[in-house]
Amino acid sequence: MTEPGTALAVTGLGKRYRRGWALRECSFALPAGRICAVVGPNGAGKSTLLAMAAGLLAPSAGTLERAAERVAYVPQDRSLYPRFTVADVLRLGRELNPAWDQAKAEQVLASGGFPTSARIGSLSGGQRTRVSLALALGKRPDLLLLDEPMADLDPLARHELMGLLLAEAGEQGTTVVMSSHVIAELAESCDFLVLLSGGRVQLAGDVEELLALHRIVVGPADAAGTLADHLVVARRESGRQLTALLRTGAPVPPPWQATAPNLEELVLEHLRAQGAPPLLTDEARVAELVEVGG
Ligand SMILES: Nc1ncnc2c1ncn2[C@@H]1O[C@H](COP(=O)(O)OP(=O)(O)OP(=O)(O)O)[C@@H](O)[C@H]1O
Repeated sequence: MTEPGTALAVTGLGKRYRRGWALRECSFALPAGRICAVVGPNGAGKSTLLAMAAGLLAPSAGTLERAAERVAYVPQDRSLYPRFTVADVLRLGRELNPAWDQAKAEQVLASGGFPTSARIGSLSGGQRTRVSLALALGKRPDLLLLDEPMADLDPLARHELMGLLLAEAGEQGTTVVMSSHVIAELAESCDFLVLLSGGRVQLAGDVEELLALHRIVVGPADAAGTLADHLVVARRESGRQLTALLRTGAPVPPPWQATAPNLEELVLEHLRAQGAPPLLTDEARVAELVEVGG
């Protein structure tokens, strides 16, 4: 059982494929009702984590507990039967899900520009994504797992479907976990971040809290020694100028010009960094089990 208010509790989670570990010793908690971005480079283990959260892949180590009863999962390959028509997919959704919301599913499909008589195999990648999202939202899930949901959608469809998804999540209190490489897009929609790198959790927690724990500083490279009191996550020199991401809540005095990073800067610098210690905010830590003696 997860703690009350926790949607996902991941403890020491690992997944080993034949070639080695895809995920290793991952631990974090995701509070219910949050919109969580899962980011990381290719091969970091994002899809593996989502498939385990969906219950479709068994962990090789550790545990993943989820509170949700109704889970919807949109995998990266969308996994819809090509011979089915869109109407068949909706009918299956209705038959298999007691809480099925036909109006919601139809709303997602409405501006897709294809008839429900169309076969899945005849649809474009973006159109298939729309059908997958219609099926997922029609289930009225408590937990919605989306693997790169916007990757093959055109900009208008992204805007429309992301808006719909967020409105629905806000109304229903749905917890959403979505992987993506488009950080700028995630910044507008997500309030929780899990950054994976090399199969491990590098950052996890509330986005605003994580941003507030970091500073971007710009200054003369020959003053680098004065940054010694701070944890330097990543640094870049261009000519005589040094730009660095610091993990610090303390003010950084001149000659450094310090600003708060945005989500893209925070993620990019951590991906460049390789070797910064992992950081989890308090609410992203899995509650320790306290044994009551007796
Ligand atoms: N079915 C599988 N069999 C063997 N290895 C796998 C399998 N699925 C994933 N892997 C490996 O596990 C690692 C993590 O893959 P995963 O697909 O989870 O990464 P990802 O972060 O989603 O990547 P991307 O951003 O490219 O989608 C990779 O090294 C990949 O090669």
